[in-house]
Amino acid sequence: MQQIYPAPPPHVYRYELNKEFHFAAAHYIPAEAAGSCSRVHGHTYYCNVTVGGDKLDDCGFLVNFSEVKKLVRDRFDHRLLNDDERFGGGASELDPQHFPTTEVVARTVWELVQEELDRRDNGARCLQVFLRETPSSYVIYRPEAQHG
Ligand SMILES: Nc1nc2c(c(=O)[nH]1)N=C([C@H](O)[C@H](O)COP(=O)(O)OP(=O)(O)OP(=O)(O)O)CN2
Ligand SMILES: [Zn+2]
Repeated sequence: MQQIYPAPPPHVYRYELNKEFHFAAAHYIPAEAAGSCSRVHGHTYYCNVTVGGDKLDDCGFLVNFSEVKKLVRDRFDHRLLNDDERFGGGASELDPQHFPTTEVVARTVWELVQEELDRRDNGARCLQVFLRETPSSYVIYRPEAQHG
């Protein structure tokens, strides 16, 4: 799916990279109030990850596009998201902050990408994750501004 994504908040990084990819996954929301979403069902998620930075690596990359994609797809594609430890690993007593809703999946993609960027030394930062769950529903996750 090709689409125009909302811009991240204004920033002063010289480079801004965007990587789009998709993955197919099943999930359920373990709350009665979620109605039919509490039953196992699947989506093709469309994701756009935005990374900013000033310093390129030895390949001339801010971060390799394909590594961003692999990081998320290899973990979630053709899986039941609820089985992933980030979403409680199938535990029965769960905190809604870890239910695999679009909001939480978007935040989790941000966490995975930022953790990988933090292992590198060029100071790149994940500025935004756009995650489309259905043709009519998507979430944008943006980290809090860094101070100091
Ligand atoms: N804030 C959220 N609301 C809902 C979520 C969610 O993750 N965050 N998830 C669901 C369901 O899991 C469902 O997959 C998506 O719901 P919805 O957009 O209602 O799906 P439809 O395709 O049926 O939408 P229509 O536009 O009404 O056809 C529900 N809510
Ligand atoms: Zn769903």
